Amino acid sequence: MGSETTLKLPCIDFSNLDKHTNKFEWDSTKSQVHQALQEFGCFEATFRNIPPKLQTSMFESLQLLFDLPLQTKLKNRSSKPFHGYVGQYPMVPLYESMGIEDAPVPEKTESFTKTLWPDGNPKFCKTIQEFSEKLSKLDQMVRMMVLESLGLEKYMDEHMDSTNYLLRVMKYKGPETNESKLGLNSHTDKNIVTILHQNQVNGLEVQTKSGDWIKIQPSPNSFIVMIGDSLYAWTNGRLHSPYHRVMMSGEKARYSLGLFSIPKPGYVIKAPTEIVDEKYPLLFKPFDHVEFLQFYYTEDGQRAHKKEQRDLILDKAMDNSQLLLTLPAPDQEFTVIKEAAETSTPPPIHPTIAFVKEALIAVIKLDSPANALMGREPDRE
Ligand SMILES: O=C(O)CCC(=O)C(=O)O
Ligand SMILES: [Fe+2]
Repeated sequence: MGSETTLKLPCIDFSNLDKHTNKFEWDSTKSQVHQALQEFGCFEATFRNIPPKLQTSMFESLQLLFDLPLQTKLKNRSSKPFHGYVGQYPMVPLYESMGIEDAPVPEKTESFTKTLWPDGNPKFCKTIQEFSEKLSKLDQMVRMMVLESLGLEKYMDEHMDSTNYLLRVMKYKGPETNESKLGLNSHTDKNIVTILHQNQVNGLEVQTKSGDWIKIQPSPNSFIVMIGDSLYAWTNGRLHSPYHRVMMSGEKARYSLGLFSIPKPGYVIKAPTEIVDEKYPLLFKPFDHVEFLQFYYTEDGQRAHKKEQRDLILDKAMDNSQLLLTLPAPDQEFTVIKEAAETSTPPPIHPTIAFVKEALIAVIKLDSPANALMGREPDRE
């Protein structure tokens, strides 16, 4: 486990795909998507709906953005964890990121732009908005295909309405050595679907279920589509949400962006009854994603995360019994979480919203699986 291989992610073509005009092609793409997401939780999508000129403007805009003085970048704030400016972390010194909430909505991009450029920057604003809006179509197609593949069409409107978009833009400095340096720690995303895109500097790595790391080498037209933990939970574990990280070498800076579809506050993530049965018992208790994130970034959440990882290892070594992870819903589990928190030291705060899966808080063995969130495969880091 943990070796690096020449494995490749499946590559799926979304160019000119239209459900209504070419049903055959839609269905065939849908089945490739479903298979890739079950096996890898991730695939490379060729998506030509974003003209090359817009792509070039996007990366110019990112450079402009990250070249702003730190004082200006710090104006990118949000009440939600890791939706604003993140950087200057000793643990991941190469990494810096900013967040634009609801980037496909023109008023939101305008207000983001105004915060950083009070006199306006129409070109930047238009680029970010248009790019996000066009890319959101890929997110929507993938999610439609997922629901259709699982026979959950009746939830389509509810599911599509249950999320907002966050555009996160990232810069990774080149470490100026040929040695591989950590750009972003290994993590799973916590949202529904993530779509990643980069300039021509590679660095993203995705872990397979068997623990091998795939080095992603996307073509300029491709986008990496990835499942987050909320969709993993909503599909009752039918789709995989993969660990991934960024490793950097050389001199060149890597610019990347991620369009994250994120459950709205107040929306309860609960696997539909159609995909819960004796063979597939409920894996996760219904939860509110935002409350979950907010708990995770408290001191208790961070401590419990650490404790959970230790217990996973310990538990695996001791016996092979099923691991059950709990969400901070019922009081009983909060007690466990609190106990866990009191007995461990806090890990450093991590600069991404991505670490919440590990925070599925405390590892405990419960008698009734129906009463708990069943844990991820314990051999994953
Ligand atoms: O920069 C990348 O390609 C990956 C970023 C990422 O995984 C994240 O922001 O969650
Ligand atoms: Fe991620």
